[in-house]
Order: sequence, then C-alpha cells, then structure tokens
Amino acid sequence: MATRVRPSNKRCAVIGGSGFLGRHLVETLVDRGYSVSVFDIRQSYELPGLTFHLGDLCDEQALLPALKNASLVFHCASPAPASDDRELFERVNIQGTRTVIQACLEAGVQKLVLTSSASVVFEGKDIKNGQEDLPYAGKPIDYYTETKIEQEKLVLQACDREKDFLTVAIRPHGIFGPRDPQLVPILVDTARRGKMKFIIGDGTNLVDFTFVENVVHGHILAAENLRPNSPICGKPYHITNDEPVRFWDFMSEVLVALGYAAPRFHLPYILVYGLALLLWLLSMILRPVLSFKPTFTPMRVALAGTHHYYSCDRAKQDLGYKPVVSLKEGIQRTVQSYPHLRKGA
Ligand SMILES: NC(=O)C1=CN([C@@H]2O[C@H](COP(=O)(O)OP(=O)(O)OC[C@H]3O[C@@H](n4cnc5c(N)ncnc54)[C@H](OP(=O)(O)O)[C@@H]3O)[C@@H](O)[C@H]2O)C=CC1
Ligand SMILES: CC(C)CCC[C@@H](C)[C@H]1CC[C@H]2C3=C(CC[C@]12C)[C@@]1(C)CCC(=O)C[C@@H]1CC3
Repeated sequence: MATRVRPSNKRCAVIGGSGFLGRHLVETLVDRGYSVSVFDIRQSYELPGLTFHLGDLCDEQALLPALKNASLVFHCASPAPASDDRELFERVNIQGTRTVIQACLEAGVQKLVLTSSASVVFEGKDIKNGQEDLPYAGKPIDYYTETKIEQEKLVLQACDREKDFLTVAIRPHGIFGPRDPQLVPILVDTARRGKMKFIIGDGTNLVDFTFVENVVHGHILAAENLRPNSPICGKPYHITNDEPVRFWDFMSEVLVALGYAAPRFHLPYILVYGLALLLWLLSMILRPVLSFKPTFTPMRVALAGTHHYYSCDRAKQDLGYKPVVSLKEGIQRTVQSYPHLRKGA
C-alpha cells in the first residue's frame, strides 16, 4: 500500500488570499514562517516567496495545484455582500465550498479553517452577547447570509477524524482595518454624498467591530489548536474585539477623524427599514430595465439600528484568544491608512 506523504504543517494555502482579510492573513502567516500559496480569482499584490494560483474556487482542477503539499487550508473567499447576486452567492459559497472540501480531501489536506460570519445567526433583531449555540437565522436577511449559513454547515459537517480531516469555522463580525474595501469607503462615500446626516433609531445600539489583525489572530489560533483530540473540531467560534460599542459612536469617530461631520438627526428605525425594503423591492423589479444599487439596503439598516454583539468566551477558553489590538488603536491605525478618504483630499 502506498503511504501518503505528510505535508509540512507549516505549509498552507489561503483561498481568497488577495482579498482584504485574506491578504492580512497571508502577510501574518509569512511573518510567522509559514510557507503560503494563495488561490484567488485575482492577484492584488506580490510578496517574496509567495506562490499565486489564479482561478475560480468552483473549479476543482484549478484549485488542486494550490493545495498540493499543504496540510492546512484557510478558506476566506466570498463574493462581496454588496453584490446581492443570488446565483453568484449560491455558486461560490455553496457549490464552491463543496468543491473546496472535495479538493482538500483529494489533496490530503488535514485541516480546513473557514471564515464564516457572526451574521449567520442574525435576522435583523437584537442580539446581545450572542453565544455560538444560537440557532442559525431561520429567515436570513439577504442571500449573502443565507449562503454563509449553508457554507458553514458544509464545512463543519465535513469534519471527520477517521479521514484525518479536521475543520473549524471562525465567525468574525464587522471587520475593519487598513485596505478594507467596505466599511470605511462606503461610510465616506455616503458622507460625501450628503447622506450621513441621520442616526437610524435612538443611537444607543451596541455592536461589534473587529480590527482585522484580531480576526487574523483568531484564524491562526484555530489552525494551531485544530488537532484530533481537541474540543474545537467541527465547531464555530466568534472572534470580535470583545469591546461592543455604540454603532453610531463608532461611525462618528471614524467620520470626524477623517474630517466629516458626525450624523446628528434621528430617524425612526421602522420608517427607514420600511423605505429600504421598498427600495430593494423596486431595484429587483426594475433590474431587467434599470440597474441601481440603493445605499441603504435592509441589511445595512438592520445592522445600523439594532444591537448585534457576540460573546467570544468560547474562543477565549478553547483557543486562548484575546484581542491583540484594542478598538481605539484599531480605529487610529485605520483612519491613518486612508489619507485619500480625508475630506478635501
Ligand atoms: N468584511 C467583513 O466585515 C466580514 C467578512 N466576513 C467573511 O470574511 C471573508 C473575507 O472577507 P473580505 O476579506 O471582507 O472579502 P474580500 O472581498 O475582500 O475578499 C474575498 C476574496 O475572495 C475572492 N473571490 C471571490 N469569489 C471567488 C471565487 N469564485 N474564486 C476565487 N476567489 C474568489 C475575491 O475576489 P473579488 O474581489 O474579485 O471578488 C476576493 O479577493 C469572507 O468569507 C466574508 O464572508 C465575515 C464577517 C465579516
Ligand atoms: C450607510 C451606513 C448607514 C452604514 C455604512 C457602514 C456599513 C457599510 C457597514 C456597517 C456594518 C458593516 C458590516 C458588514 C458590511 C459593511 C457594514 C454594513 C458585513 C455585512 C460584512 C459581511 C459580514 O459577514 C457581516 C458584516 C457585518 C457588519
């Protein structure tokens, strides 16, 4: 019988390694002495010693060379939530994740760490200090969330000690930091268009925003603790900054630091949510003839007007997780990294 060559446990692949989180993860892994191969649909940078494999993760033949000799795979690729394209989410997040699992098994990969999302339990209603045992959202608020739920289930169910294939899911929330293409750029764009004057609801809702380096730290801890006898196999873990903050205080701090006025006037949550729903329906109906993307989607309004913060006690206990960068420092470093987004720049 042929014996399988065990790949070095410092050899890993990052699927989605050109993206915001993926690139931060790759840079940290390289710093820590991992040999990394990146798989992505695009190449956004170069780094000495890094191998890039370009392709669609739904294509197993394209994936296999990137996973060759890797004992560990991080899967952090997904279409952007803003695309709101049902067919694309289903193809990439569900079918594509099946392909990733299949390719890992064929390539002899032993550990798969998925970037899931804390939003898999969010239905648009308040979540205060949510634990991992909350049920998945029965009525997910958008296609992104719907397919992230299926993706997480697929990865966790694939965990199989007999097959020497271990999986774990990291559920970050509201990732921000240098090079983030979503949170700060959308916020500034909204402010530049004069639409950032209003606070949705009473402005006291607490949420988690997580500095990207803490998310990276959580991923690496999960990978390094994923062993056949460890309690983390097949489980999801919240990774946050562990410092819930008022949504509107966080937004105001970032806006003011970049030279924009903080929102001041209050609008009733239910009114804005209803309008966002109406706009979203209109955009769906008119899609064949007119394409427009509303700034205030039902998902964004729900995120802006409700409590959604999560406990990371399980990660502290099982992974020894502790945020490495505070919210205050994370905001400072993020704002400094966006000189081109400053007012007047
Ligand atoms: N940002 C956040 O606040 C949160 C993110 N997450 C999760 O974290 C992960 C990373 O998110 P983030 O870094 O923000 O996202 P990015 O969009 O920055 O990164 C995702 C990367 O995956 C690539 N990609 C998309 N589709 C495919 C495909 N079919 N084959 C290969 N590569 C593909 C993207 O390419 P392209 O850009 O061309 O599409 C991009 O380079 C995602 O799984 C997301 O769901 C979870 C919670 C919060
Ligand atoms: C227009 C304003 C009212 C809000 C602007 C900020 C938003 C763009 C962001 C605030 C919370 C963010 C967030 C995500 C995307 C960007 C925000 C909506 C996610 C949906 C990204 C993907 C996830 O898995 C969950 C995130 C939750 C928080």
